[in-house]
Amino acid sequence: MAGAGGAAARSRFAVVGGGIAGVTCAEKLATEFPSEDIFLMTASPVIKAVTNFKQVSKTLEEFDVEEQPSSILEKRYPNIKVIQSGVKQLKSDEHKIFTEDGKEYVYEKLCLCAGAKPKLIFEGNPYVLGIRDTDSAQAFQKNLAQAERIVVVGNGGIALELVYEIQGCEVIWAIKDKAIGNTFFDAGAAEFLIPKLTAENRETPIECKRTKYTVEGSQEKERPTAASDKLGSALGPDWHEGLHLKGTKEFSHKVHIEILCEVKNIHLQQEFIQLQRTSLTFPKEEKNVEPDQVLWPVYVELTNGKIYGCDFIVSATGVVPNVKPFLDGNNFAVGEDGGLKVDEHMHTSVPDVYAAGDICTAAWEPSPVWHQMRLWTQARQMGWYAAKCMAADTLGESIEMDFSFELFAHVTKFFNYKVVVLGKYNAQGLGSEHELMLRCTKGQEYVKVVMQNGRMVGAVLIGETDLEETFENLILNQMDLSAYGEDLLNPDVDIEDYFD
Ligand SMILES: Cc1cc2nc3c(=O)[nH]c(=O)nc-3n(C[C@H](O)[C@H](O)[C@H](O)COP(=O)(O)OP(=O)(O)OC[C@H]3O[C@@H](n4cnc5c(N)ncnc54)[C@H](O)[C@@H]3O)c2cc1C
Ligand SMILES: NC(=O)C1=CN([C@@H]2O[C@H](COP(=O)(O)OP(=O)(O)OC[C@H]3O[C@@H](n4cnc5c(N)ncnc54)[C@H](OP(=O)(O)O)[C@@H]3O)[C@@H](O)[C@H]2O)C=CC1
Repeated sequence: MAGAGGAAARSRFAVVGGGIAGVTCAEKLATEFPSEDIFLMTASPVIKAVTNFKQVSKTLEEFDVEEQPSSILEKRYPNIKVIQSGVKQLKSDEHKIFTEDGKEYVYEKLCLCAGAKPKLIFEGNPYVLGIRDTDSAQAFQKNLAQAERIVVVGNGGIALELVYEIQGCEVIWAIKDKAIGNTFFDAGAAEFLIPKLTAENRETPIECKRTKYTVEGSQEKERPTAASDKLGSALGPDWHEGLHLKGTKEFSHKVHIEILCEVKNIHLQQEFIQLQRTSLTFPKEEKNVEPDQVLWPVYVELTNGKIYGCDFIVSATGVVPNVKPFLDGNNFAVGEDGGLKVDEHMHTSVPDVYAAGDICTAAWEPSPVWHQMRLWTQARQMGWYAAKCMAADTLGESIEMDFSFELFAHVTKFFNYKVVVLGKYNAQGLGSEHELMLRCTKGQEYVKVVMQNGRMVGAVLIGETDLEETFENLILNQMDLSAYGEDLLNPDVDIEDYFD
């Protein structure tokens, strides 16, 4: 196609990234322009395809994410040409892309969907692991198979999933906040969930139909195996179901939570012993919940003064968009979170370059009940909409913002509960100008709505509440609900009859 030193291959449309955003964007472009070749450049040997897509309600969607060889995508869309090589450099002023394998490509319009990578604490420390793609999940599983105790840092999606799933290994969970799950819940929801985490007998998790990863754990305890530094796509739904997340111990689950703290320092065993001997200010004992005499490979010093020995540390502390080094030298406007700023047409600040998914930062004036979160639903929606915008610009047509950006809507599962979050579910950005209404049945459901001026602006629904569609409508149509008062959440009132 394009030889080193030879003529560059040309295409009207190029997409970088074989994750959900990039693949969805390429598929949509391929459909819109069946006679054009679409270049899809990706650093990973497999692509991520959305399958079994289901529109649950106006804005809620569910789907599976399948890892597939790129040949399957090319078979489904014969005009998609997958180029399996990392992009080394973009020269946007020349509309050129240079790949790791020494080839170059010329585009008219480009969509960047290179995703993000874990934002690790103490990056470079071999005992600190992040989880992002199949490689890093397998590295984690392998290390866990030899572990007796690990420290999990962070209070978002990955930490919530891990602390619930890990068996046979003590977990010290260090969080900055007072309550668990700060990115999804408030303290009330956290309190509702905690008994599920600490329950002696957990229900058996639902078996996953798709076994995805199987890795044999080695017997020797050594320095943690790091994942390769290849840039893979982020994992898909149920990523942990096929993994055997088990440590060396016989007990089922043992989680200890340390609140209101961060990691101050990480000491290797020798350094820890040395510090204990020589430093007058360093704590003389490992201040553990159950002090013990075990020597651990590594010690985590928390800002609350406690020190925990462990086998390794999982840093589940968010992500940072993949913009370096391949975008260096271009003049992209970047958001505070490091993402490429995009306007309401997914256009970056650089001509003819669009971006979608985890790599981008939504910089348009959003609907009052939508905000960006780096999730696969948004990666899919952005990839699809970016392709529509590229097509409209090419054809000189105008295009309206896609409906999916009207309302933030996410459905997921934590601690085996169905969790739906809608709109400003945590009163994000509302200051004190809001009221909360709650309904909670221990062990069964937790319903919280956020009201502003008598109108619903957000909701958290945990359990099988069956309220998502009604609440979605109420948030979208901004009906004045003042007259209903507390009846809004009265379980004896069939609320759907009121509003449907
Ligand atoms: C463990 C885990 C669990 C998650 N669970 C959920 C969940 O339950 N629900 C949810 O909604 N979201 C979840 N997410 C988030 C979700 O997976 C991501 O938001 C989404 O997949 C991002 O898709 P993307 O296409 O933007 O990026 P990615 O999937 O990261 O894809 C980026 C692609 O770009 C390629 N690439 C990178 N750099 C280059 C380069 N220089 N040249 C060429 N190619 C390059 C990579 O190889 C990859 O193919 C989870 C994430 C993780 C890590
Ligand atoms: N079921 C789902 O929907 C899931 C979604 N995901 C998505 O995958 C991506 C990666 O997940 P994850 O890594 O959990 O990221 P998240 O952004 O969800 O959470 C990161 C957490 O780490 C905290 N944090 C950040 N820096 C530090 C630090 N230095 N020390 C201690 N804590 C810190 C954050 O606190 P603060 O917010 O205060 O900065 C936050 O609690 C996210 O986009 C997430 O939404 C992942 C798993 C499941």
